[in-house]
This record gives sequence, structure tokens and C-alpha cells, in this order.
Amino acid sequence: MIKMQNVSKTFDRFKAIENVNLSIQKGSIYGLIGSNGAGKTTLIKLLAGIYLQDQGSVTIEEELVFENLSLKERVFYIPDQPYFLPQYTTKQMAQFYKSIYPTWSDERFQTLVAWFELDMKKRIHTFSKGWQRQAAFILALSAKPDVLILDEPMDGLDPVVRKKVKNLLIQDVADREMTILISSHNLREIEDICDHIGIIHKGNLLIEKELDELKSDVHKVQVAYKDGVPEQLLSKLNVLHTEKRGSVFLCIVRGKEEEIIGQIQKTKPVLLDLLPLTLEEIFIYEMGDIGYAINNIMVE
Ligand SMILES: Nc1ncnc2c1ncn2[C@@H]1O[C@H](COP(=O)(O)OP(=O)(O)OP(=O)(O)O)[C@@H](O)[C@H]1O
Repeated sequence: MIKMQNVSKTFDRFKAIENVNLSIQKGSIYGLIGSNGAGKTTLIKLLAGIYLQDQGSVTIEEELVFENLSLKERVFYIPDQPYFLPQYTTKQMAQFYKSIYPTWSDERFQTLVAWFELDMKKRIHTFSKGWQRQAAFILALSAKPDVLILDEPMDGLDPVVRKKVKNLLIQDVADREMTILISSHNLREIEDICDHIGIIHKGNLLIEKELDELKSDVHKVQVAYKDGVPEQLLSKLNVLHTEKRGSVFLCIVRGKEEEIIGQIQKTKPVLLDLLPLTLEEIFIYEMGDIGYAINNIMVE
């Protein structure tokens, strides 16, 4: 378990992180979402042991992270701009990481290089941005860390590579309970991979939620009636939002799916459809009061 307790970090009197409490279960994929400047990179650097907090504690499996070398051998961090030693090829970087990570696997490295069709003998700085990121993923996954920390990992990757990377990450979580923290300014980009989401805004963690819990609790229903919407429809349901689209009435409702359907069927609609909700919609409707912050995060 990764834990931040009451953590604050200040730069020249500017509070970049303020009293953050966060917990990430082993084997989970945690999405840290926030707009530009929200504090994601600062929080990640605190978790990776690069920054020391001014207040509070940052632990992985109850060990303090900062200046903990043996713990760092189990944590791999890919920054928003992956770093490689100057003039190094992927093969040379592999040797470098092999000397740092006791869990490094040559076999995995060879498999991943072949899978991504990467030229491991070419100097990494000559690669395109997307290829550099792919090289960073190959190296990170070959190190087989217990904890993988990714800052804006999908930036610059095409959709096919994104899918490949997501599949690999999920596979490592399933096979050996790796824990992943992914930061992004775009909820949509990572919603299909995370099981927990934390939203950060102006240095504060506004909310931390399990996705299944969120998804099973809010539903989007589309209904239509012959003679207008009956009043009892709304009174019996916990409605978060309604919208009229021609003769069709759209509601976002909180509650159990079967109970909602049961209630609506009693009103004898001529049309009743349950539509999928995106994570973005769930956040907007569930957290009306902090919607202003969420809206910032919904970058097209
Ligand atoms: N080394 C630093 N010195 C001074 N201020 C900093 C430093 N690092 C971050 N900050 C400030 O802390 C705030 C949070 O920055 P951070 O990089 O953590 O945000 P972010 O959520 O990662 O943003 P982005 O999505 O734009 O990368 C910003 O206002 C930033 O200017």
C-alpha cells in the first residue's frame, strides 16, 4: 500500500501540495487527474522520493520513501519527459537499469523490444517523441518494479501504441500485482485502465474513489411517453440531472440499476433505454459542487 498522510509541499511560500491524504492499494491502477498546474508532478515526485515533503509522511508498505535506496529498487518512475543517459541506445540503457534493478529481466526486455519493433541499437535521442516514450515503457516493464509511477504516460503515443501499452500494464498488474500510479490531465484518456481515481485541484486532493463503486451507483436513462412525462417518475427516483431532447427525456439517476428500471417500468414508458455513462459524466453529475474543477479537466 502506498500512503500519503497529511502531506504538504511548498515552493518559495507557494503551497503546491496541501494536506494531501492518499492511499493506493497494492495491485491497483490509480489515476491521478488534474488540470495544468494542479500539482500532479509535485505529488508524483513526492511519491517517487525525489522531493521531500515539508509536512506529513509518504510511505510504501509502511517504509518512508525519501532517501530509501532499497525501496527505490522496487519503484520505477517515468517522468512526463522520459530521461535517458546522453548518447545511449536502448540496449545500453537496459544494461544501466539492469545494474540498478535486481528484478530486471533480459528475457522480458527482448520480448518487448520485438513486440514494439524497436531498434535497440539506435541512440535514443534520435528517436521521435513517441518512440522515446515506447523505449521508456520497454525499460520500465523489463525492470519488473513493484510500483510503476507514470507522469502523463500517453502523451505523444498513437492510438495503437496506447492500446498496446495499456494491455501490457494491465497484464503486469494481473500477473504480479504491480501497483501503478498514472497522472493525466485528461480523464477520458485513462478511464479504461484505472480502478481508482483521485482528483487534484490547486494542490488539494478533492476526491478519491473506486471506479466500480462510482459506475454501479449512477445511471443514464432515456425514456419517452405517449402523453408527456408523468410526475411520479421524478418523485420516485434520485435524479441528479434531467434533459429533454425532443420527445425523449434523459435522466441521470443515482441508485441500483434494477430498482431504477423497476420504478420507471411502473410509469409505462413507450421507450426505455439504459445508456452507458462515461467517467467524465459520472464525475460531473456526482460532484456538482466541485464540478468547476472537474470541468477544467475535461480537455477534448
Ligand atoms: N520547482 C518548483 N519551483 C517553484 N514552483 C513549482 C516548482 N514545481 C512546481 N511548482 C508549482 O507548483 C504548482 C504545481 O505544479 P505541478 O508541476 O506539480 O503541476 P501539474 O499538475 O503536474 O501540471 P501540468 O499538468 O501542467 O504538468 C504549479 O503552480 C507550479 O508552478
